[in-house]
Amino acid sequence: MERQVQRLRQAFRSGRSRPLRFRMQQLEALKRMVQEREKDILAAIAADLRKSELNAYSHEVITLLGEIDFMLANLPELASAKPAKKNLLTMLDEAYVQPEPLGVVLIIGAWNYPFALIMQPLVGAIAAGNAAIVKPSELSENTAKILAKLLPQYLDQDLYAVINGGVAETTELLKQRFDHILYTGNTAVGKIVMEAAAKHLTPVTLELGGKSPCYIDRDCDLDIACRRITWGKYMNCGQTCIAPDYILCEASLQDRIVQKIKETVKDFYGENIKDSPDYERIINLRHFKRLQSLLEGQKIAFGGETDEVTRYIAPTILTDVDPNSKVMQEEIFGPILPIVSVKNVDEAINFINDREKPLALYIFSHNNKLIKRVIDETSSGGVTGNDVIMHFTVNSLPFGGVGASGMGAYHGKYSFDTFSHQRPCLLKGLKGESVNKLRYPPNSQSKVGWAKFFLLKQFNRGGLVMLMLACVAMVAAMIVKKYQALPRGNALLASLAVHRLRWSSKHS
Ligand SMILES: NC(=O)C1=CN([C@@H]2O[C@H](COP(=O)(O)OP(=O)(O)OC[C@H]3O[C@@H](n4cnc5c(N)ncnc54)[C@H](O)[C@@H]3O)[C@@H](O)[C@H]2O)C=CC1
Ligand SMILES: CC(C)=CCC/C(C)=C/CC/C(C)=C/C(=O)O
Repeated sequence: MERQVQRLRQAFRSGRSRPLRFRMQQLEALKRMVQEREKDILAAIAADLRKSELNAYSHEVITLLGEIDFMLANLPELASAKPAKKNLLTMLDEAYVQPEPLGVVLIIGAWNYPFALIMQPLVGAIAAGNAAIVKPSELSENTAKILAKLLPQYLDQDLYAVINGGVAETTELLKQRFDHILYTGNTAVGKIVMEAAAKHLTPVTLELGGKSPCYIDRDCDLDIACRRITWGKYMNCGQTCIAPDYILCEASLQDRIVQKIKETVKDFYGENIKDSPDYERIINLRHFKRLQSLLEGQKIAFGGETDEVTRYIAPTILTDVDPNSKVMQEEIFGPILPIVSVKNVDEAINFINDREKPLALYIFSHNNKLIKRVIDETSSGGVTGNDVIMHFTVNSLPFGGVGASGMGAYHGKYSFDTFSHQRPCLLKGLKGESVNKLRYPPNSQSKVGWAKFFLLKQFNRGGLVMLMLACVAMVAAMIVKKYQALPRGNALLASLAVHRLRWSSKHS
Protein backbone atom coordinates (compact mmCIF):
# COMPACT_ATOMS: atom_id res chain seq x y z
CA MET A 1 0.00 0.00 0.00
CA GLU A 2 2.83 2.32 0.89
CA ARG A 3 4.26 1.82 -2.61
CA GLN A 4 0.89 2.49 -4.19
CA VAL A 5 0.49 5.77 -2.34
CA GLN A 6 4.07 6.71 -3.26
CA ARG A 7 3.38 5.94 -6.91
CA LEU A 8 0.38 8.28 -6.86
CA ARG A 9 2.37 10.94 -5.02
CA GLN A 10 5.09 10.80 -7.66
CA ALA A 11 2.51 11.18 -10.42
CA PHE A 12 0.96 14.11 -8.56
CA ARG A 13 4.38 15.73 -8.15
CA SER A 14 4.93 15.48 -11.90
CA GLY A 15 2.19 18.12 -12.17
CA ARG A 16 0.17 16.06 -14.65
CA SER A 17 -3.10 16.33 -12.75
CA ARG A 18 -3.03 20.12 -12.60
CA PRO A 19 -3.79 21.50 -16.09
CA LEU A 20 -7.49 22.21 -16.52
CA ARG A 21 -7.50 20.40 -19.86
CA PHE A 22 -6.29 17.22 -18.15
CA ARG A 23 -8.90 17.46 -15.37
CA MET A 24 -11.67 17.97 -17.93
CA GLN A 25 -10.43 14.98 -19.95
CA GLN A 26 -10.57 12.77 -16.86
CA LEU A 27 -14.06 14.01 -16.00
CA GLU A 28 -15.19 13.37 -19.58
CA ALA A 29 -13.70 9.87 -19.30
CA LEU A 30 -15.64 9.29 -16.08
CA LYS A 31 -18.83 10.36 -17.83
CA ARG A 32 -18.06 8.02 -20.74
CA MET A 33 -17.48 5.19 -18.27
CA VAL A 34 -20.91 5.74 -16.70
CA GLN A 35 -22.61 5.93 -20.11
CA GLU A 36 -20.78 3.07 -21.84
CA ARG A 37 -20.81 0.68 -18.89
CA GLU A 38 -24.20 1.63 -17.50
CA LYS A 39 -25.58 -1.91 -17.71
CA ASP A 40 -22.65 -3.44 -15.76
CA ILE A 41 -22.79 -0.71 -13.12
CA LEU A 42 -26.55 -0.99 -12.59
CA ALA A 43 -26.31 -4.78 -12.44
CA ALA A 44 -23.66 -4.55 -9.70
CA ILE A 45 -25.73 -2.12 -7.61
CA ALA A 46 -28.82 -4.26 -8.19
CA ALA A 47 -26.99 -7.37 -6.97
CA ASP A 48 -25.76 -5.65 -3.82
CA LEU A 49 -29.08 -4.16 -2.71
CA ARG A 50 -31.66 -6.16 -4.67
CA LYS A 51 -32.47 -2.90 -6.39
CA SER A 52 -34.17 -2.52 -9.77
CA GLU A 53 -31.94 -1.10 -12.49
CA LEU A 54 -34.35 1.82 -12.87
CA ASN A 55 -34.01 2.67 -9.18
CA ALA A 56 -30.24 2.18 -9.28
CA TYR A 57 -30.14 4.70 -12.13
CA SER A 58 -32.42 7.19 -10.32
CA HIS A 59 -30.68 6.88 -6.96
CA GLU A 60 -27.05 6.69 -7.99
CA VAL A 61 -26.46 7.77 -11.58
CA ILE A 62 -28.59 10.86 -12.24
CA THR A 63 -27.09 13.02 -9.49
CA LEU A 64 -23.59 11.79 -10.43
CA LEU A 65 -24.05 12.81 -14.08
CA GLY A 66 -25.34 16.17 -12.85
CA GLU A 67 -22.22 16.56 -10.72
CA ILE A 68 -19.88 15.76 -13.62
CA ASP A 69 -21.73 18.18 -15.92
CA PHE A 70 -21.58 20.87 -13.25
CA MET A 71 -17.81 20.48 -12.95
CA LEU A 72 -17.28 20.44 -16.73
CA ALA A 73 -19.29 23.66 -17.08
CA ASN A 74 -17.86 25.47 -14.07
CA LEU A 75 -14.29 24.23 -13.68
CA PRO A 76 -12.57 27.19 -15.40
CA GLU A 77 -14.36 29.59 -13.06
CA LEU A 78 -13.89 27.44 -9.93
CA ALA A 79 -10.17 26.93 -10.56
CA SER A 80 -9.45 30.55 -11.47
CA ALA A 81 -7.63 32.95 -9.17
CA LYS A 82 -10.05 35.31 -7.40
CA PRO A 83 -8.87 38.90 -6.87
CA ALA A 84 -8.82 39.91 -3.20
CA LYS A 85 -9.54 43.27 -1.56
CA LYS A 86 -6.43 45.22 -0.63
CA ASN A 87 -5.48 47.68 2.07
CA LEU A 88 -3.64 50.98 1.68
CA LEU A 89 -0.24 49.34 2.17
CA THR A 90 -0.84 46.85 -0.66
CA MET A 91 -2.90 49.11 -2.91
CA LEU A 92 -0.43 48.89 -5.77
CA ASP A 93 0.24 45.16 -5.43
CA GLU A 94 -1.53 42.12 -6.77
CA ALA A 95 -3.62 40.17 -4.23
CA TYR A 96 -5.59 37.08 -5.14
CA VAL A 97 -6.74 33.68 -3.88
CA GLN A 98 -5.56 30.77 -6.01
CA PRO A 99 -7.20 27.38 -5.42
CA GLU A 100 -4.57 24.65 -5.52
CA PRO A 101 -4.92 20.86 -5.33
CA LEU A 102 -4.11 19.27 -1.98
CA GLY A 103 -2.15 16.26 -3.29
CA VAL A 104 -3.08 12.61 -2.79
CA VAL A 105 -6.53 12.20 -1.27
CA LEU A 106 -8.34 9.16 0.11
CA ILE A 107 -12.07 8.55 -0.40
CA ILE A 108 -13.71 5.84 1.73
CA GLY A 109 -17.27 4.93 0.76
CA ALA A 110 -20.22 3.21 2.47
CA TRP A 111 -22.39 0.40 1.12
CA ASN A 112 -25.83 2.03 1.05
CA TYR A 113 -25.30 3.99 -2.18
CA PRO A 114 -22.08 2.19 -3.07
CA PHE A 115 -21.49 3.77 -6.47
CA ALA A 116 -22.53 7.39 -5.82
CA LEU A 117 -20.72 7.66 -2.49
CA ILE A 118 -17.41 6.86 -4.19
CA MET A 119 -17.96 8.58 -7.51
CA GLN A 120 -19.39 11.93 -6.35
CA PRO A 121 -16.43 12.75 -4.11
CA LEU A 122 -14.07 11.46 -6.81
CA VAL A 123 -15.49 14.00 -9.27
CA GLY A 124 -14.58 16.77 -6.80
CA ALA A 125 -11.09 15.37 -6.17
CA ILE A 126 -10.30 15.16 -9.90
CA ALA A 127 -11.81 18.58 -10.63
CA ALA A 128 -9.61 20.14 -7.96
CA GLY A 129 -6.50 18.55 -9.54
CA ASN A 130 -5.67 15.85 -6.99
CA ALA A 131 -4.51 12.26 -7.22
CA ALA A 132 -6.96 9.93 -5.44
CA ILE A 133 -7.31 6.50 -3.93
CA VAL A 134 -10.86 5.24 -3.53
CA LYS A 135 -11.83 2.50 -1.06
CA PRO A 136 -15.36 1.20 -1.73
CA SER A 137 -17.26 -0.61 1.00
CA GLU A 138 -16.57 -4.34 1.19
CA LEU A 139 -20.22 -4.92 2.12
CA SER A 140 -21.37 -3.93 -1.37
CA GLU A 141 -18.88 -6.27 -3.00
CA ASN A 142 -20.33 -6.28 -6.52
CA THR A 143 -20.08 -2.51 -6.82
CA ALA A 144 -16.60 -2.62 -5.25
CA LYS A 145 -15.51 -5.10 -7.93
CA ILE A 146 -16.98 -3.16 -10.84
CA LEU A 147 -15.30 0.05 -9.63
CA ALA A 148 -11.94 -1.76 -9.42
CA LYS A 149 -12.44 -3.10 -12.93
CA LEU A 150 -13.74 -0.01 -14.70
CA LEU A 151 -11.98 2.99 -13.17
CA PRO A 152 -8.48 1.92 -14.36
CA GLN A 153 -9.87 1.40 -17.86
CA TYR A 154 -11.02 5.01 -18.10
CA LEU A 155 -8.83 7.08 -15.78
CA ASP A 156 -5.10 7.79 -15.60
CA GLN A 157 -3.81 4.78 -13.66
CA ASP A 158 -0.85 6.56 -12.08
CA LEU A 159 -3.08 9.20 -10.53
CA TYR A 160 -6.24 7.35 -9.54
CA ALA A 161 -6.45 3.93 -7.89
CA VAL A 162 -9.06 1.65 -6.34
CA ILE A 163 -8.12 -0.36 -3.26
CA ASN A 164 -10.61 -2.97 -2.16
CA GLY A 165 -10.78 -4.66 1.23
CA GLY A 166 -12.32 -4.67 4.66
CA VAL A 167 -11.26 -3.46 8.09
CA ALA A 168 -7.71 -4.90 7.88
CA GLU A 169 -6.95 -3.29 4.52
CA THR A 170 -8.55 0.03 5.48
CA THR A 171 -6.61 0.08 8.74
CA GLU A 172 -3.38 -0.42 6.78
CA LEU A 173 -4.41 2.22 4.26
CA LEU A 174 -5.10 4.72 7.03
CA LYS A 175 -1.51 4.39 8.26
CA GLN A 176 -0.35 6.06 5.04
CA ARG A 177 -0.05 9.78 4.74
CA PHE A 178 -2.77 11.52 2.72
CA ASP A 179 -3.45 15.18 2.07
CA HIS A 180 -7.18 14.82 2.71
CA ILE A 181 -9.54 12.02 3.65
CA LEU A 182 -13.25 12.01 2.84
CA TYR A 183 -14.98 9.23 4.75
CA THR A 184 -18.64 8.22 4.50
CA GLY A 185 -20.00 5.80 7.07
CA ASN A 186 -20.95 5.39 10.70
CA THR A 187 -19.85 7.67 13.51
CA ALA A 188 -17.78 5.06 15.41
CA VAL A 189 -15.55 4.40 12.40
CA GLY A 190 -15.52 8.14 11.69
CA LYS A 191 -13.65 8.55 14.99
CA ILE A 192 -11.13 5.86 13.97
CA VAL A 193 -10.56 7.63 10.64
CA MET A 194 -10.09 10.99 12.34
CA GLU A 195 -7.63 9.55 14.85
CA ALA A 196 -5.55 7.95 12.08
CA ALA A 197 -5.63 11.19 10.08
CA ALA A 198 -4.49 13.20 13.11
CA LYS A 199 -1.19 11.29 13.15
CA HIS A 200 -0.30 12.99 9.86
CA LEU A 201 -2.27 16.20 10.50
CA THR A 202 -4.44 15.22 7.55
CA PRO A 203 -7.69 17.19 7.28
CA VAL A 204 -10.88 15.13 7.10
CA THR A 205 -14.38 15.42 5.75
CA LEU A 206 -16.63 13.07 7.70
CA GLU A 207 -19.99 12.24 6.14
CA LEU A 208 -21.67 10.45 9.04
CA GLY A 209 -25.22 9.56 10.01
CA GLY A 210 -27.62 10.18 12.86
CA LYS A 211 -31.31 10.32 13.61
CA SER A 212 -32.94 12.83 11.25
CA PRO A 213 -36.23 14.07 12.76
CA CYS A 214 -39.34 14.88 10.79
CA TYR A 215 -41.80 17.26 12.44
CA ILE A 216 -45.37 17.32 11.09
CA ASP A 217 -47.34 20.39 12.08
CA ARG A 218 -51.09 20.29 12.67
CA ASP A 219 -51.49 22.94 9.97
CA CYS A 220 -50.31 20.81 7.08
CA ASP A 221 -51.55 18.85 4.06
CA LEU A 222 -51.22 15.37 5.56
CA ASP A 223 -51.84 13.57 2.24
CA ILE A 224 -48.89 15.24 0.61
CA ALA A 225 -46.66 15.13 3.69
CA CYS A 226 -47.25 11.40 4.15
CA ARG A 227 -46.66 10.62 0.47
CA ARG A 228 -43.31 12.42 0.53
CA ILE A 229 -42.29 10.86 3.84
CA THR A 230 -43.22 7.37 2.61
CA TRP A 231 -41.00 7.87 -0.45
CA GLY A 232 -38.00 9.12 1.55
CA LYS A 233 -38.32 6.65 4.42
CA TYR A 234 -38.75 3.43 2.45
CA MET A 235 -36.56 4.16 -0.57
CA ASN A 236 -33.52 1.85 -0.48
CA CYS A 237 -35.39 0.05 2.32
CA GLY A 238 -34.69 2.92 4.71
CA GLN A 239 -30.93 2.59 4.23
CA THR A 240 -30.42 6.26 3.36
CA CYS A 241 -28.29 8.52 5.52
CA ILE A 242 -30.80 11.36 5.22
CA ALA A 243 -33.97 9.26 5.50
CA PRO A 244 -36.45 10.72 7.99
CA ASP A 245 -35.56 8.59 11.01
CA TYR A 246 -38.66 9.31 13.12
CA ILE A 247 -41.78 11.49 13.14
CA LEU A 248 -42.58 14.08 15.79
CA CYS A 249 -46.20 15.27 15.88
CA GLU A 250 -49.11 16.01 18.17
CA ALA A 251 -50.75 12.82 19.47
CA SER A 252 -54.02 13.67 17.68
CA LEU A 253 -52.30 13.34 14.27
CA GLN A 254 -50.79 9.92 14.85
CA ASP A 255 -53.64 7.66 13.61
CA ARG A 256 -54.25 9.74 10.49
CA ILE A 257 -50.55 9.65 9.65
CA VAL A 258 -50.46 5.86 10.02
CA GLN A 259 -53.52 5.50 7.78
CA LYS A 260 -52.13 7.77 5.06
CA ILE A 261 -48.69 6.14 5.02
CA LYS A 262 -50.36 2.73 4.87
CA GLU A 263 -52.38 3.83 1.81
CA THR A 264 -49.32 5.31 0.15
CA VAL A 265 -47.28 2.15 0.70
CA LYS A 266 -50.02 0.25 -1.13
CA ASP A 267 -49.98 2.79 -3.98
CA PHE A 268 -46.19 2.63 -4.26
CA TYR A 269 -45.45 -1.07 -3.78
CA GLY A 270 -48.79 -2.84 -4.40
CA GLU A 271 -50.57 -5.45 -2.29
CA ASN A 272 -47.58 -7.76 -2.19
CA ILE A 273 -44.64 -5.58 -1.26
CA LYS A 274 -42.19 -8.49 -1.53
CA ASP A 275 -42.87 -8.68 -5.26
CA SER A 276 -42.39 -4.99 -5.91
CA PRO A 277 -39.30 -4.20 -8.00
CA ASP A 278 -39.17 -0.88 -6.14
CA TYR A 279 -38.68 -2.31 -2.67
CA GLU A 280 -35.12 -3.23 -1.69
CA ARG A 281 -33.65 -5.60 0.90
CA ILE A 282 -31.44 -5.19 3.98
CA ILE A 283 -27.74 -5.33 3.10
CA ASN A 284 -26.72 -8.26 5.36
CA LEU A 285 -27.80 -10.52 8.19
CA ARG A 286 -26.13 -8.43 10.90
CA HIS A 287 -28.14 -5.35 9.96
CA PHE A 288 -31.29 -7.49 9.49
CA LYS A 289 -30.99 -8.84 13.05
CA ARG A 290 -30.17 -5.41 14.42
CA LEU A 291 -33.36 -4.04 12.86
CA GLN A 292 -35.45 -6.97 14.07
CA SER A 293 -34.28 -6.28 17.61
CA LEU A 294 -35.53 -2.67 17.33
CA LEU A 295 -39.08 -3.99 16.94
CA GLU A 296 -39.05 -5.85 20.25
CA GLY A 297 -41.54 -4.47 22.76
CA GLN A 298 -42.87 -1.85 20.33
CA LYS A 299 -46.44 -1.16 19.28
CA ILE A 300 -46.45 -2.03 15.57
CA ALA A 301 -49.23 -0.03 13.91
CA PHE A 302 -48.33 -1.19 10.41
CA GLY A 303 -45.96 -3.73 8.83
CA GLY A 304 -43.52 -5.58 11.04
CA GLU A 305 -43.22 -8.70 8.81
CA THR A 306 -39.69 -9.98 8.33
CA ASP A 307 -38.07 -12.78 6.33
CA GLU A 308 -34.52 -13.73 7.31
CA VAL A 309 -33.77 -15.76 4.17
CA THR A 310 -34.32 -12.83 1.82
CA ARG A 311 -33.54 -10.17 4.46
CA TYR A 312 -36.94 -8.58 3.86
CA ILE A 313 -38.40 -6.19 6.39
CA ALA A 314 -41.79 -4.70 5.53
CA PRO A 315 -42.40 -0.95 5.64
CA THR A 316 -43.19 -0.56 9.33
CA ILE A 317 -44.67 2.14 11.56
CA LEU A 318 -44.35 2.16 15.36
CA THR A 319 -46.74 4.32 17.39
CA ASP A 320 -46.65 5.86 20.88
CA VAL A 321 -42.93 5.28 20.94
CA ASP A 322 -41.12 5.94 24.20
CA PRO A 323 -38.25 8.39 23.54
CA ASN A 324 -36.06 6.26 25.82
CA SER A 325 -36.60 3.02 23.91
CA LYS A 326 -33.79 1.42 21.87
CA VAL A 327 -35.28 2.41 18.54
CA MET A 328 -34.90 6.05 19.59
CA GLN A 329 -31.29 5.67 20.75
CA GLU A 330 -29.55 4.68 17.49
CA GLU A 331 -29.89 5.59 13.82
CA ILE A 332 -32.47 3.14 12.45
CA PHE A 333 -31.12 2.81 8.88
CA GLY A 334 -33.97 0.52 7.88
CA PRO A 335 -37.71 0.66 7.00
CA ILE A 336 -38.96 1.26 10.55
CA LEU A 337 -40.69 4.57 11.27
CA PRO A 338 -41.37 5.46 14.93
CA ILE A 339 -43.88 8.18 15.77
CA VAL A 340 -43.16 10.11 18.95
CA SER A 341 -45.84 12.43 20.32
CA VAL A 342 -45.06 15.98 21.33
CA LYS A 343 -47.47 18.59 22.70
CA ASN A 344 -46.51 21.33 20.29
CA VAL A 345 -43.70 22.80 18.22
CA ASP A 346 -41.85 24.07 21.33
CA GLU A 347 -41.61 20.55 22.65
CA ALA A 348 -40.49 19.30 19.23
CA ILE A 349 -37.70 21.90 19.17
CA ASN A 350 -36.57 20.88 22.67
CA PHE A 351 -36.71 17.21 21.70
CA ILE A 352 -34.40 17.87 18.75
CA ASN A 353 -32.03 20.06 20.76
CA ASP A 354 -31.76 17.52 23.59
CA ARG A 355 -30.14 15.06 21.15
CA GLU A 356 -27.07 14.94 18.89
CA LYS A 357 -27.18 17.27 15.89
CA PRO A 358 -28.81 15.27 13.07
CA LEU A 359 -27.67 15.03 9.44
CA ALA A 360 -31.04 16.26 8.17
CA LEU A 361 -34.16 17.88 9.55
CA TYR A 362 -37.60 17.89 7.96
CA ILE A 363 -40.54 20.13 8.81
CA PHE A 364 -43.98 19.89 7.21
CA SER A 365 -46.34 22.84 7.62
CA HIS A 366 -48.44 25.35 5.68
CA ASN A 367 -46.95 27.93 8.01
CA ASN A 368 -43.65 29.20 6.65
CA LYS A 369 -43.02 31.20 9.82
CA LEU A 370 -43.16 27.99 11.84
CA ILE A 371 -40.76 26.27 9.43
CA LYS A 372 -38.31 29.19 9.70
CA ARG A 373 -38.65 29.19 13.48
CA VAL A 374 -37.75 25.50 13.73
CA ILE A 375 -34.76 26.12 11.44
CA ASP A 376 -33.63 29.12 13.53
CA GLU A 377 -33.97 27.33 16.87
CA THR A 378 -32.29 24.01 16.00
CA SER A 379 -29.15 22.78 14.23
CA SER A 380 -28.69 20.02 11.64
CA GLY A 381 -26.48 19.15 8.66
CA GLY A 382 -29.21 20.19 6.21
CA VAL A 383 -32.92 20.99 6.09
CA THR A 384 -35.76 20.41 3.68
CA GLY A 385 -39.08 22.09 4.40
CA ASN A 386 -42.23 20.30 3.20
CA ASP A 387 -40.28 17.43 1.65
CA VAL A 388 -37.55 14.95 2.50
CA ILE A 389 -34.16 14.01 0.94
CA MET A 390 -34.39 16.61 -1.82
CA HIS A 391 -31.74 19.02 -0.51
CA PHE A 392 -29.25 16.27 -1.48
CA THR A 393 -30.12 16.80 -5.15
CA VAL A 394 -29.40 20.54 -5.27
CA ASN A 395 -25.72 20.78 -6.08
CA SER A 396 -25.54 24.47 -5.26
CA LEU A 397 -26.17 23.48 -1.61
CA PRO A 398 -23.32 22.08 0.51
CA PHE A 399 -24.07 18.53 1.65
CA GLY A 400 -22.67 17.44 5.01
CA GLY A 401 -23.23 17.05 8.71
CA VAL A 402 -22.60 19.10 11.82
CA GLY A 403 -21.56 17.91 15.27
CA ALA A 404 -22.05 14.15 15.58
CA SER A 405 -23.42 13.92 12.01
CA GLY A 406 -20.10 14.95 10.50
CA MET A 407 -17.85 17.76 9.41
CA GLY A 408 -17.11 19.42 6.11
CA ALA A 409 -19.33 19.21 3.06
CA TYR A 410 -19.33 18.40 -0.63
CA HIS A 411 -21.40 18.55 -3.86
CA GLY A 412 -20.82 21.04 -6.68
CA LYS A 413 -18.61 23.98 -5.76
CA TYR A 414 -18.31 22.63 -2.21
CA SER A 415 -16.68 19.43 -3.51
CA PHE A 416 -14.17 21.50 -5.42
CA ASP A 417 -13.43 23.59 -2.32
CA THR A 418 -13.19 20.52 -0.05
CA PHE A 419 -10.39 19.10 -2.19
CA SER A 420 -8.60 22.45 -2.69
CA HIS A 421 -6.41 24.71 -0.64
CA GLN A 422 -7.42 28.36 -0.97
CA ARG A 423 -3.95 29.81 -1.33
CA PRO A 424 -3.60 33.52 -0.59
CA CYS A 425 -1.09 35.22 -2.92
CA LEU A 426 0.29 38.75 -2.61
CA LEU A 427 2.67 39.86 -5.35
CA LYS A 428 4.61 43.04 -4.56
CA GLY A 429 7.08 45.07 -6.56
CA LEU A 430 10.50 45.99 -5.24
CA LYS A 431 9.75 49.71 -5.02
CA GLY A 432 8.10 51.71 -2.22
CA GLU A 433 10.75 51.32 0.50
CA SER A 434 9.99 54.77 1.88
CA VAL A 435 6.53 53.56 2.89
CA ASN A 436 7.93 50.21 4.08
CA LYS A 437 10.22 52.04 6.53
CA LEU A 438 7.10 52.31 8.70
CA ARG A 439 7.30 48.61 9.60
CA TYR A 440 11.08 48.29 9.94
CA PRO A 441 12.78 48.69 13.34
CA PRO A 442 13.40 50.82 15.27
CA ASN A 443 9.71 51.28 16.00
CA SER A 444 8.22 54.56 17.22
CA GLN A 445 4.86 55.95 18.27
CA SER A 446 4.64 57.82 15.01
CA LYS A 447 5.28 54.63 12.98
CA VAL A 448 2.58 52.78 14.93
CA GLY A 449 0.20 55.65 14.15
CA TRP A 450 1.04 55.39 10.46
CA ALA A 451 0.72 51.60 10.47
CA LYS A 452 -2.70 51.90 12.12
CA PHE A 453 -3.76 54.44 9.53
CA PHE A 454 -2.63 52.27 6.59
CA LEU A 455 -3.99 48.99 7.88
CA LEU A 456 -7.13 50.02 9.72
CA LYS A 457 -8.49 52.93 7.73
CA GLN A 458 -11.49 51.85 5.69
CA PHE A 459 -12.03 53.62 2.40
CA ASN A 460 -15.08 53.19 0.31
CA ARG A 461 -14.54 53.36 -3.46
CA GLY A 462 -15.35 57.09 -3.62
CA GLY A 463 -13.07 57.91 -0.70
CA LEU A 464 -10.22 55.97 -2.25
CA VAL A 465 -10.57 57.74 -5.58
CA MET A 466 -10.67 61.13 -3.82
CA LEU A 467 -7.56 60.24 -1.79
CA MET A 468 -5.67 59.12 -4.86
CA LEU A 469 -6.70 62.22 -6.79
CA ALA A 470 -5.53 64.35 -3.85
CA CYS A 471 -2.17 62.55 -3.82
CA VAL A 472 -1.71 62.89 -7.58
CA ALA A 473 -2.66 66.57 -7.43
CA MET A 474 -0.24 67.27 -4.57
CA VAL A 475 2.65 65.41 -6.20
CA ALA A 476 1.95 67.18 -9.50
CA ALA A 477 1.86 70.54 -7.75
CA MET A 478 5.13 69.79 -5.97
CA ILE A 479 6.82 68.78 -9.20
CA VAL A 480 5.61 71.93 -10.96
CA LYS A 481 6.93 74.10 -8.14
CA LYS A 482 10.14 72.04 -8.11
CA TYR A 483 9.54 71.68 -4.43
CA GLN A 484 12.43 69.45 -3.31
CA ALA A 485 12.47 69.85 0.50
CA LEU A 486 11.15 66.34 1.10
CA PRO A 487 12.85 63.27 -0.41
CA ARG A 488 10.81 61.36 -3.05
CA GLY A 489 8.16 59.15 -1.58
CA ASN A 490 7.86 61.42 1.47
CA ALA A 491 5.88 63.75 -0.82
CA LEU A 492 3.24 61.06 -0.99
CA LEU A 493 3.38 60.61 2.76
CA ALA A 494 2.88 64.33 3.17
CA SER A 495 -0.34 64.18 1.19
CA LEU A 496 -1.53 61.27 3.24
CA ALA A 497 -0.56 63.00 6.47
CA VAL A 498 -3.53 65.35 6.16
CA HIS A 499 -5.87 62.33 6.05
CA ARG A 500 -4.00 60.56 8.81
CA LEU A 501 -4.17 63.55 11.14
CA ARG A 502 -7.93 63.78 10.67
CA TRP A 503 -8.32 60.03 11.10
CA SER A 504 -6.03 59.79 14.16
CA SER A 505 -7.93 62.48 15.98
CA LYS A 506 -11.06 60.34 15.61
CA HIS A 507 -9.40 56.98 16.53
CA SER A 508 -6.87 57.79 19.25
N1 LIG B 1 -23.39 11.62 5.54
C1 LIG B 1 -23.48 10.88 4.46
O1 LIG B 1 -23.36 11.34 3.34
C2 LIG B 1 -23.73 9.42 4.57
C3 LIG B 1 -23.65 8.77 5.78
N2 LIG B 1 -23.88 7.44 5.85
C4 LIG B 1 -23.86 6.82 7.16
O2 LIG B 1 -23.07 5.66 7.12
C5 LIG B 1 -23.57 4.68 8.01
C6 LIG B 1 -23.69 3.38 7.26
O3 LIG B 1 -22.46 3.04 6.79
P1 LIG B 1 -21.56 1.91 7.49
O4 LIG B 1 -22.45 0.83 7.94
O5 LIG B 1 -20.60 2.53 8.40
O6 LIG B 1 -20.82 1.49 6.15
P2 LIG B 1 -19.63 0.49 5.91
O7 LIG B 1 -19.74 -0.70 6.79
O8 LIG B 1 -19.61 0.31 4.43
O9 LIG B 1 -18.35 1.30 6.39
C7 LIG B 1 -17.94 2.47 5.74
C8 LIG B 1 -16.49 2.33 5.32
O10 LIG B 1 -15.68 2.27 6.49
C9 LIG B 1 -14.80 1.17 6.39
N3 LIG B 1 -14.56 0.63 7.72
C10 LIG B 1 -15.42 -0.12 8.43
N4 LIG B 1 -14.87 -0.42 9.64
C11 LIG B 1 -13.65 0.16 9.66
C12 LIG B 1 -12.60 0.24 10.63
N5 LIG B 1 -12.70 -0.36 11.81
N6 LIG B 1 -11.50 0.95 10.31
C13 LIG B 1 -11.40 1.55 9.12
N7 LIG B 1 -12.36 1.52 8.18
C14 LIG B 1 -13.46 0.83 8.43
C15 LIG B 1 -15.48 0.18 5.48
O11 LIG B 1 -14.54 -0.64 4.84
C16 LIG B 1 -16.22 1.09 4.51
O12 LIG B 1 -15.45 1.43 3.38
C17 LIG B 1 -24.88 5.21 8.50
O13 LIG B 1 -24.70 5.76 9.76
C18 LIG B 1 -25.22 6.31 7.50
O14 LIG B 1 -26.03 7.30 8.02
C19 LIG B 1 -24.17 6.70 4.76
C20 LIG B 1 -24.26 7.29 3.54
C21 LIG B 1 -24.08 8.70 3.34
C1 LIG C 1 -35.18 10.65 -8.73
C2 LIG C 1 -34.67 11.22 -7.50
C3 LIG C 1 -34.97 12.61 -7.19
C4 LIG C 1 -33.92 10.45 -6.71
C5 LIG C 1 -33.28 10.90 -5.48
C6 LIG C 1 -32.01 10.20 -5.35
C7 LIG C 1 -31.33 10.49 -4.07
C8 LIG C 1 -31.32 11.84 -3.54
C9 LIG C 1 -30.70 9.50 -3.45
C10 LIG C 1 -29.94 9.64 -2.20
C11 LIG C 1 -28.54 9.39 -2.54
C12 LIG C 1 -27.59 9.17 -1.42
C13 LIG C 1 -26.18 9.01 -1.82
C14 LIG C 1 -28.00 9.08 -0.15
C15 LIG C 1 -27.13 8.82 1.00
O1 LIG C 1 -26.07 9.46 1.07
O2 LIG C 1 -27.46 8.00 1.89
